[in-house]
Amino acid sequence: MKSLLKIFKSKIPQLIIIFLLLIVQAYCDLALPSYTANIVDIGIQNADINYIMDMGFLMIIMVSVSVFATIGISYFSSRVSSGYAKDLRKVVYTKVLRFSNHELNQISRSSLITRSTNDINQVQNVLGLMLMVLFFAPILGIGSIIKAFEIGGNLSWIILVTFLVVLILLLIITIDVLPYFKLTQEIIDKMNKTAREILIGIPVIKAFVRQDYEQKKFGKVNKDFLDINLYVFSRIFIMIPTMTLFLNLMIVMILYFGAYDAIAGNILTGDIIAFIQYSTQIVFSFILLGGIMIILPRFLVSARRVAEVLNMELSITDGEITSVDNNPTIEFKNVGYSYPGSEKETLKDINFKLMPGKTTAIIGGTGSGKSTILNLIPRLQDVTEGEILINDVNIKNLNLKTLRDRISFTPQKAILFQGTVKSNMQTGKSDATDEEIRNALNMAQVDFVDDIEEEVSQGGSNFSGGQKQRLSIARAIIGRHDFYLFDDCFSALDMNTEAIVKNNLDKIAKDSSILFVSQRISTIKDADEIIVLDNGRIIDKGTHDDLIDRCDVYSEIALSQMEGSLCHQ
Ligand SMILES: Nc1ncnc2c1ncn2[C@@H]1O[C@H](COP(=O)(O)OP(=O)(O)OP(=O)(O)O)[C@@H](O)[C@H]1O
Repeated sequence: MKSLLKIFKSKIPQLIIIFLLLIVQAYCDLALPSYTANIVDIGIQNADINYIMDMGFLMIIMVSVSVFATIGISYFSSRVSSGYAKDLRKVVYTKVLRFSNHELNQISRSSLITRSTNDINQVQNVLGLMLMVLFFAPILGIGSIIKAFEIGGNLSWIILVTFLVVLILLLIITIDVLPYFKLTQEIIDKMNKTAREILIGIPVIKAFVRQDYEQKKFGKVNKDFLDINLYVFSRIFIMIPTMTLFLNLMIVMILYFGAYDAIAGNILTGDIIAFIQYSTQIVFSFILLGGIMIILPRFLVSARRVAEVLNMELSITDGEITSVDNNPTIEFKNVGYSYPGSEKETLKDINFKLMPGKTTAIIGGTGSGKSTILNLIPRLQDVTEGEILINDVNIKNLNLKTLRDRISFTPQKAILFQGTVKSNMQTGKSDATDEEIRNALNMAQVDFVDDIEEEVSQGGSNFSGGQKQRLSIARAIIGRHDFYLFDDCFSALDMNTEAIVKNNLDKIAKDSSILFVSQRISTIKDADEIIVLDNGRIIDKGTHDDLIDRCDVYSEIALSQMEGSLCHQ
């Protein structure tokens, strides 16, 4: 929670203004019943119209000041709460961008969406209410108690009884609904997760005619959410008429017992009216506080969930070294890797070196660990055994920006961002000129884009899989890097296009290291070194011809893909 309070610091000046306005508002509200009493007991009693007019005028001023104070309080409260939510979203977003796959898996992606939207909204809404009520209710309540006890000594027990009843009622409701707030947020997580899965899987759901099944799956989570909300809100809404009932009973009791006191000459009629007004304000302030007591746990649940994101320890931390010599090498030394929570060693004893001007390729069966090797280089995840060195410096000691600036990484799944072709190309090189963009598009054989300002929909959904691959290759080659890593991203290119793209790549990256991951022999056969991976272990290394001759796994893959004559080219 400390992390949340730290962000709140900048709001303290506005908080002071709210506090001052609340005092003004409470002062005015506390003064009004005394004026009413004076009008009744002095003005009407003495038939003094001027006195009544003076009091009335004072009351108008007090009400006006109170109204302006209330407007000010609402304005500043919403400014503080929405400003705080904006700051919170920014900090959460910045933190999430530093997450590795490990953290992303720990707090699921759908939960992160709920936390940065719904949970922060809860914090904003409740904070806004709290700012208006948390200081105001005690000031008004305590002030009214003092005033009420001053004027209606004998009747004060009625306030005490009503207060106790209201308190017990509030406690019962709060204790009853408390456990459901955490559950509500968890169900929203689940609903996001289910909706996300369904939306991504729409084509498969339709193709397999699974609409009914998926509808039922979503319907169940939706129903759970409805049930919890119905339960919580029915309890909260029971509170309002019940409180009103007790408030009215209190007024009846004050009038009943007050009438006896007035006849006995112990209290004036105006004071009974003022006493009723103060008692109403006391109960009203407790109802306000009670309301906050009920929604506070919801605020705390959401705040804790947001704080969890902010306090999450990053598994990948920055190193201090900010420079790397030119023409660097990357060396894997006895590298091993196991995914968090998995007992299986995904990679074991991986040793190889990427050299400037050389092309290396990794081939292996599905799930053999090819992508995992690539992810280790830009430190999307860290080795669990051994080390990766850039020019003999462990990459963990390098500043992340320094390391990642040296690398061009194209993941297996082509990812494009909403915007234009140009803005997507500038993700690869922020200051890329139109000329450079067109050049990169040509090199990657992007012949389907006429204008670099052409729109790219969210996730690149207005391009085909193969088109997205070409665009992501263009993005990878637009900037100059020491290492080009391609994770099976040539798979949708036909042989001819692939050959042209690779030829272009050789030209622009002649002094760099290129690493291809592929299942296709045609993509890797010209590499200077081919690494054959099987079940997370390197089983052989060499050129295409070497491996064809001596490596059974490699030659089997090659034979299954190529004609015999092509294998020995
Ligand atoms: N996030 C993860 N958590 C746990 N295990 C994982 C995770 N990602 C991958 N794995 C496991 O690690 C192994 C290697 O996966 P990886 O994606 O590196 O294989 P690959 O050789 O690139 O496969 P493909 O050719 O299908 O892309 C697989 O057995 C997979 O089940």
